[in-house]
Amino acid sequence: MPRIIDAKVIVTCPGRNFVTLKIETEDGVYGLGDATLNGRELSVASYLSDHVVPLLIGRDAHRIEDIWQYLYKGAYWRRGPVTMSAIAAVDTALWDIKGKLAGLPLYQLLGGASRDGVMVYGHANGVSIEETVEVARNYQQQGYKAIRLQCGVPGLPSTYGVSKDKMFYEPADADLPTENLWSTEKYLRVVPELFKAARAALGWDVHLLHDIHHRLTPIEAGRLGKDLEPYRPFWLEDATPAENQDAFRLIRQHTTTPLAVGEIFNSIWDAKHLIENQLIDYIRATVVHAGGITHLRRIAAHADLYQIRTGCHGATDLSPVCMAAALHFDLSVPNFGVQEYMRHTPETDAVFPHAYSFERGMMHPGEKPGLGVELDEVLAAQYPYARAYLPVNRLEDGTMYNW
Ligand SMILES: O=C(O)C(=O)C[C@H](O)[C@H](O)CO
Ligand SMILES: [Mg+2]
Repeated sequence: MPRIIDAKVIVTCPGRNFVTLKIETEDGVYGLGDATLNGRELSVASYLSDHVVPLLIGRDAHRIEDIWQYLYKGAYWRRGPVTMSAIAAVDTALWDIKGKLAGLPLYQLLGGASRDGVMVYGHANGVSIEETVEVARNYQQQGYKAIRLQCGVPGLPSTYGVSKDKMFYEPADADLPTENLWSTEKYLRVVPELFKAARAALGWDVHLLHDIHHRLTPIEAGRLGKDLEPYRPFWLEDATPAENQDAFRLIRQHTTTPLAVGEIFNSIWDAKHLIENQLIDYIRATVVHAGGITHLRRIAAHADLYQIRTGCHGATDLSPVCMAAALHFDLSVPNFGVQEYMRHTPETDAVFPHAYSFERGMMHPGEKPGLGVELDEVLAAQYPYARAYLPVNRLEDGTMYNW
């Protein structure tokens, strides 16, 4: 059996922080798993190195399911982003090892390809509607078949999803959290105008998406969904905070615009009610924050029973290790919908050389055994951890709000 002889946590900051678990077996094969939790990175690094690594030494790396159950049930304290990101890192690294030992790319172990490639969506953003549409046109020219639109809100100095750099959006932007201002009224005025202008400029042969980022009440989201119906959005994401899963019922009662949710979900229990009641159309849970490939497959299989498709989170704070794992999952899962793709910076790509590729709006994980991602540890060591937080949000009267 491939006995685990070592595991270590590597924290590196090639432009942003990443936490990676590397598991080594006695026959010299190693696997990588992403454990990055934006703004709370070191908590997962500690969970892994202080509490999980000692439990791995001597185990059979082939027993992925048993190790998953051991870490989940054995901790007694279940779920939550820190625990589930740590379990995900172990799970991903073990799948990487299994693929390398089999000499097969991971997607082959997951049942083989269900499609030729993975449709991804890129992020078009700008301070104004005009700028956003211009950037979207550029994405369309690069062959993107799906584009997320986010624009500045007149009267608000900054907002979620709008950055100076059009390819490498990084939300964790400061040593301490920056404070943003929010006005629902101003926002609700601009988004339908953005979609109207985008359809006029880009036509109908491209999917258009939008992320509300948890900022509306259910009835406000219902209104926005209805206002956007003429422009046929692919989805509205994170319309309202999802702790109360029934909130989505109210949105559904008012609009046929498809709903996506789940980038902050950690387990099937966060999504169960939404799925079984068909309150959403796309589930955004992804490998690193939802318990790894093993658990994400379980969520997707449950969603498939209700014709709900996947739409994995893929922001820049998910490392190339997670991106590769997501692409193997996407290529194989029957109920795939779309994959988010935000390009990493050249510094990040140099630290994590990878086999996955992008061509005309489609991605493929490549044919290297396992995940097809490496970690250049010498280069990684040149980028020490740098504290960075996600912003916070306040209403114009100073009330703390959802970011
Ligand atoms: O990519 C998205 O849809 C996001 O909402 C990005 C998140 O804000 C980001 O990953 C938080 O770390
Ligand atoms: Mg989002």
